[in-house]
Amino acid sequence: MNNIHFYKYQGTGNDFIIMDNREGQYDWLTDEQVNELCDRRFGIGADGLMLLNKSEDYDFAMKYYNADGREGSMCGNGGRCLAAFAHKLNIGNGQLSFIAVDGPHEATLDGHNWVNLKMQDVDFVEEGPLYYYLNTGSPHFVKFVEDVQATEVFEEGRKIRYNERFAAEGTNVNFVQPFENGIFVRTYERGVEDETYSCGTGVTAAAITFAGKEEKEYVVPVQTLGGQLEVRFTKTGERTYDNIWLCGPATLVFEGSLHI
Ligand SMILES: N[C@H](CCC[C@H](N)C(=O)O)C(=O)O
Repeated sequence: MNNIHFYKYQGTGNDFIIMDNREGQYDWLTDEQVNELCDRRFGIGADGLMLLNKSEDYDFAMKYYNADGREGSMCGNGGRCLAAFAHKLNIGNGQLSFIAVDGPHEATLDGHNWVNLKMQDVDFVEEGPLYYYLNTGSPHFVKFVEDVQATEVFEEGRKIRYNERFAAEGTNVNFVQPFENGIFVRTYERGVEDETYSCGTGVTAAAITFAGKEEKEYVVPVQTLGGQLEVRFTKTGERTYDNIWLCGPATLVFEGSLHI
């Protein structure tokens, strides 16, 4: 039996189990155990699990697993939650730098539970007749729809995720509708294989495709099922974007211990 002390965080309803692994005390965790811990009936329940690891060159290193137990690509809401957790551990001084699977990130904490997270630059956006496809740390298919509330996100998202092009590697699928002065985004997440309440890298991808032609700075308010986020970025060329920030709440829900 191994003892686990965990923290449960959520960022706009995208929820995560987090463990402080700076001493490597959870290095024994298997993919199967991650999957069981993330199960909403037999486990703690979460969309993903993260380890806060030690890093030589950064304040910490982020290791992210999807709920299916497999190591995922970058997770935007997860990154924001992990930054909030690092702050709780007195790492950094409201300013953090960390390394994730897609490269280095900076994060700043604003007030009690607001985290701004810098994402990797985007240097290409594939544009099809009815879709966009881009990588914001994770791969995202983006489709604008007329009524996002009425969209069958699970069925429609699943069809795209398992189509001929994406079946092997998978993709996340975002359905987007212009909303107030920004967008409303609903996401089918690979690795969870279901709709989640919010997906940070997906919201970032959707906001980028919503930008106009003009090369300038954009601020896009985003509504998700789990709350509001904001994406800021600079469009630097026809398909290139930098200084991308994903901003929103990240909250500790509870902590606990268990034996597995
Ligand atoms: N929920 C995450 C995305 C996780 C990425 C994962 N679904 C994958 O592509 O492996 C986010 O907030 O960005």
